[in-house]
Amino acid sequence: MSIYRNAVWLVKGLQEYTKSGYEAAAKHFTPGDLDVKVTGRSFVITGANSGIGKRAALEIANRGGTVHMVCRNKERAEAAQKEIIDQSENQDVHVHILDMSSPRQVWEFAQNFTQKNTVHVLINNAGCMVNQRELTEEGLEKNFATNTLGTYILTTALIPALKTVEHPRVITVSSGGMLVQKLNMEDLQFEKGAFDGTMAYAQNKRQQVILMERWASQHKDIHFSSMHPGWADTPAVRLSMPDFHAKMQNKLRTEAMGADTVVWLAVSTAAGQQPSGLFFQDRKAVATHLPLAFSRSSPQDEERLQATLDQLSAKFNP
Ligand SMILES: NC(=O)c1ccc[n+]([C@@H]2O[C@H](COP(=O)([O-])OP(=O)(O)OC[C@H]3O[C@@H](n4cnc5c(N)ncnc54)[C@H](O)[C@@H]3O)[C@@H](O)[C@H]2O)c1
Repeated sequence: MSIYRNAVWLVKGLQEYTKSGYEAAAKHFTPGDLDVKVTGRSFVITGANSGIGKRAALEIANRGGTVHMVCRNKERAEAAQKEIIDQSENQDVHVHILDMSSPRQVWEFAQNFTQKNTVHVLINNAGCMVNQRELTEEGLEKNFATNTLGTYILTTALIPALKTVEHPRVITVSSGGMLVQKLNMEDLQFEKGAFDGTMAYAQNKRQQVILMERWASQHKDIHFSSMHPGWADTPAVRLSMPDFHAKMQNKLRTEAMGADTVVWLAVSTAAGQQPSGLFFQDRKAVATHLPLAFSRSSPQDEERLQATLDQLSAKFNP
């Protein structure tokens, strides 16, 4: 962790990631980018029962898209599904139950899903910041299992299906927090030293951005993007970062503001015309490194990340 990186990031965040940062950026949005109908297109959204994912699901349902909500908890998912159907008057909203931290379940879900359904757009939104080092049933560190390995397996498993449709897209909700981290291939599951959940999360989010860049260069027929939603007032922020939430409460974005760029990347023509593999904030491609932060990783390490995830995920492929 670098004190310089954290300080520069905080100053940037206070200017750009807040509600006022969104309002300033929104003055430059192209009106009409989101005036589209996406009837006939199918959107898989993980973590769609809450916060940014739920708002994105509603916006997509409002525009006529078929929404597949991929959620861990059946009751919460069905309650959110009902709300989305009631508000959008779009019946084409479906619930699938999946714990993204279980690699075995993620493989099985993808296999079953593609047998019965089509996917045009995958939105990797589910994410967590677990502040104590916790292991999943399969013995994996929880943040890594959910944010990195879960995203890796779901995307890998859906790529063949995405390649069969027109204009496929993959969007990963990463975080500006990743700017404080350089890829660390030596300790993917945070076994060394004192555990810091915020830094584990930021490392996972860095890995997501690198994966999207790599996939973009490997699969030219799919449009990949990662993005930062800004600092939005959601259950995740309230639960995992209570001090930050208390201090920033009046400055945080609404869930709709946090979801805006997710929706723009998922439905707009303008987003599809951007190069694949970029990192977005407020509908604009932005740098993936802070100035002078020395957070760039070597191509060898990035290749190793993908190869390591490939090997690890294969162990759980039934
Ligand atoms: N809110 C912010 O300020 C902010 C900032 C940067 C990035 N993000 C990212 O935005 C995304 C959405 O988060 P949010 O802020 O809307 O919070 P949220 O808590 O409202 O939503 C997170 C969703 O992920 C789901 N999820 C977590 N672990 C899961 C698992 N193992 N299996 C299935 N689903 C799981 C949760 O159930 C929930 O639906 C996350 O990836 C988060 O890291 C949020």
